[in-house]
Amino acid sequence: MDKLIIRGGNRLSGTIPISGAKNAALTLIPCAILTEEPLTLRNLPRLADIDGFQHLMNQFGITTAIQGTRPEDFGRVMTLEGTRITSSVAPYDLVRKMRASILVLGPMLARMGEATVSMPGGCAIGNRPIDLHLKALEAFGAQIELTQGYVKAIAPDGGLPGGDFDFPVVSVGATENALMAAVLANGTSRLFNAAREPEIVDLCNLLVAMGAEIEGIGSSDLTIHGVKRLNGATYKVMPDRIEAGSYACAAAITGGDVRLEGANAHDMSSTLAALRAIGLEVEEDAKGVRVAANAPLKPTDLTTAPFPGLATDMQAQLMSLLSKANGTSVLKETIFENRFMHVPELTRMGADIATEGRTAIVKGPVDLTGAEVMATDLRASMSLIIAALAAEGETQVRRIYHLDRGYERLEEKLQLVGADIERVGDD
Ligand SMILES: CC(=O)N[C@H]1[C@@H](OP(=O)(O)OP(=O)(O)OC[C@H]2O[C@@H](n3ccc(=O)[nH]c3=O)[C@H](O)[C@@H]2O)O[C@H](CO)[C@@H](O)[C@@H]1O
Ligand SMILES: C=C(OP(=O)(O)O)C(=O)O
Repeated sequence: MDKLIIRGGNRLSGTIPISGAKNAALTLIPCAILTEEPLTLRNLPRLADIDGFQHLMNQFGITTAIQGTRPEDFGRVMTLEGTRITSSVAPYDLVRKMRASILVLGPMLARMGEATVSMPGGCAIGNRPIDLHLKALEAFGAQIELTQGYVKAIAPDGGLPGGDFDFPVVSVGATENALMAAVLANGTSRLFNAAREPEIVDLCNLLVAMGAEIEGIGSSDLTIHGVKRLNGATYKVMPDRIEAGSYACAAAITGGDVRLEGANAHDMSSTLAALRAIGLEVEEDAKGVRVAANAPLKPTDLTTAPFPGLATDMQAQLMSLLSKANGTSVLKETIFENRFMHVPELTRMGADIATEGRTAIVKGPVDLTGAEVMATDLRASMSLIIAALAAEGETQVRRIYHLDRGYERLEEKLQLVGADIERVGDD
């Protein structure tokens, strides 16, 4: 298995191109199930999760063709064509590697009147139940059965009637599943307290381009008028706001100055507000965002929350950065119950962090030192890399398959701005 070796101390400066968003791509791809016509997605990131989803689509009988397979290409174009769906089953083997596979449940139910999807397990960041996905589909008229580790959803003869659902907790995935089911329902559906993350807006925009009728896009109350059929479309995946935020933290911890080419400042406004509070200079324009560390880092209290609040997917990276701030910061994680897995590893690198339930107290500034560390989940892995970039000496990060789920060509992008980082085969 590969590992990353990082020798800290280099100041990052220059331009990093921002890729298409993993979390948008993972909900745009299953939209191919909703139409017999070709769906072409541009700016897809080159990630293990996208490859996994491609296999899942192929398993349903959806053909996929990819352009941009040369190693030097950032972003790819994938055309998916589901003229005929030959299977409505998502087997355990494909689902277990990728939680987002549950997102095929809604569109498959809408197109085929039935869907059988293996239940995704828990993962390092928490339990991650799917009850709200199922309750929303039930509210639209589906019958749900749980058997032998699989969810089986069946629509009444003649298709889903549609209905109303009020989310007791904001859920990105359940909102996406519900939207993809409702667009082909016989009647009108309404979602209250829906997630309004930029990735949901991206999904709505694609569905509208395919002929769906959705009101309230960008708000937490959505009204979906079901249509008889959807057409194909060509659509560009939005930029990855979490990738951009991660590289901003990486530059900041080295006292650097980077331009995040293609980043969308509006989508990452809570992260940019946090970076400004920490004392960074942030400039936004139509083509990207520039982040520069020209002053000592200030301690800052941060709390994660559904959009427009601070993304939980940025918590670990900001924690590494705050270990270099002049004073004590308090970070509260309100979305996932177990998202401090990076703390013990950061502590091994010299960070002074204490956790109590969902709160972490970060005392800075500390002198970080290189160490052998283990990545536990995607963003935890990135937080270790960020710390390593500012650490004295060499850090080895193992289990980097987590990073390959979410960061397209990570080491190349960091090398572009002067980081000393390389991927080597593990011994
Ligand atoms: C592929 C993708 O887009 N992943 C993102 C998505 O994950 P995902 O869609 O899995 O996260 P959710 O928004 O659903 O989870 C939010 C909270 O709701 C709870 N919950 C969720 C569903 C459910 O049926 N029941 C329930 O109780 C979860 O345990 C969690 O506490 O949003 C998260 C929150 O912004 C991000 O961290 C993930 O990167
Ligand atoms: C938790 C994340 O992703 P996923 O939902 O795919 O596990 C993430 O992107 O940080």
